[in-house]
Amino acid sequence: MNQWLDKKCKACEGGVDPLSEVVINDYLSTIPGWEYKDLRLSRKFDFKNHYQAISFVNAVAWISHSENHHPMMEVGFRDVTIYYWTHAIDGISDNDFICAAKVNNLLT
Ligand SMILES: C[C@H](O)[C@H](O)[C@H]1CNC2=NC(N)=NC(=O)C2=N1
Repeated sequence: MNQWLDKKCKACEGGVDPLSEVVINDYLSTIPGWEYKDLRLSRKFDFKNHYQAISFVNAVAWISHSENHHPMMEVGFRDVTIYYWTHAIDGISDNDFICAAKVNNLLT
């Protein structure tokens, strides 16, 4: 069982340190397909058609609603790129890994 899937995001009002790059890079193996670039966790997802891409966006929106933690999403013709970072600390927190793992879990 992935270490993040049974966790819930914690409300983040700032005042905590972002994860260090060492920890982020260590944790990356727990969210296959994701990368850490430009201070964001990101992954591009490709689909058969636009309808499937939008359905995926809606599934991610449900995770955002459930966790009160929101990504930026770029939607193309048949692809969606998701970016997570914790706005309140302008960096990466466990919340970002929890949501990235739950997004990956949509595809299993
Ligand atoms: C109080 C609650 O934690 C904030 O409103 C949430 C909402 N969604 C959020 N999403 C992201 N990505 N970062 C945040 O800091 C954040 N804060």
